[in-house]
Amino acid sequence: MEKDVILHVERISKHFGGLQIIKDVSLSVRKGERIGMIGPNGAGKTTFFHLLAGDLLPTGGKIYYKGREMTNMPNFKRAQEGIVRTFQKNNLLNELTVLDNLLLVLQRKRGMANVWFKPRNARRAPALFAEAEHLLETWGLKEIANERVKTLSYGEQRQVEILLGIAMEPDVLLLDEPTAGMSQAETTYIVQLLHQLPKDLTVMVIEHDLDVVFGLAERMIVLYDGYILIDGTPDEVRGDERVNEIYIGKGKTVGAERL
Ligand SMILES: Nc1ncnc2c1ncn2[C@@H]1O[C@H](COP(=O)(O)OP(=O)(O)OP(=O)(O)O)[C@@H](O)[C@H]1O
Repeated sequence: MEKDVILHVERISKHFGGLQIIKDVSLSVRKGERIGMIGPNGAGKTTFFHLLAGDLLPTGGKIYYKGREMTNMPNFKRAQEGIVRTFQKNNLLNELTVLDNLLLVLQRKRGMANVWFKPRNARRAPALFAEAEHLLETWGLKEIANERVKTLSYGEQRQVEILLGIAMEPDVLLLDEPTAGMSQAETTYIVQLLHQLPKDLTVMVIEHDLDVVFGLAERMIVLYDGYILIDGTPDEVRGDERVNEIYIGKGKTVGAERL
């Protein structure tokens, strides 16, 4: 395995009953890479992220992280080790404020797991609050810090969810359709946010908005029917006849529209 490879997937497969959804996928990801994953609905993209994050275990194959096998490591352990994902749907505590959601993540990161369900108060944990405020300021969400999550717009909730992912200080961040259901302004915010992420953070993003994903990724993977159709530069993917067939076959053009 090459030295700067952070994640290595070897002939991984996933069956649901008799259906093979992921078919012998192999992949090496280098530290700091920005990878876009596209493909038609049902191609297996989210399932593939479930396998990387440990939310599902593969039927066959192996996954290595930082040179160590972690094929069967549970999801919470992978998150602790630095593989963090966001979901297509919000995964926040809706009754709590943005600040409290963030405090809980920071508590967990610092190993304060015994009180994970109850945010600490500022007097007892000033360093925790300082970190939360710094994050909210840096990522432009200070104004909504004291709003309950359930009162936020869908787009704002997705922004908060990404902030919580960043707060975990991951080494690998898996983003599943970060701009889905967002307004143009919210999409622009997310794109700016993703451009500001630390350069050594490895980011994989599933995204149906091709303008967004081609703008972010330096490497593109097209998943089709459970296997990798092409893994190359954005230009290679744009120019690939098979990819264009899949997209044009649906009346769309690669690089210009949503899938
Ligand atoms: N738990 C499950 N049991 C059975 N089939 C499943 C399960 N999870 C996913 N599938 C099937 O696996 C296929 C791939 O689903 P997946 O969500 O990974 O695709 P996707 O590429 O992310 O699609 P989309 O772009 O629509 O989100 C689909 O046909 C889906 O119905």
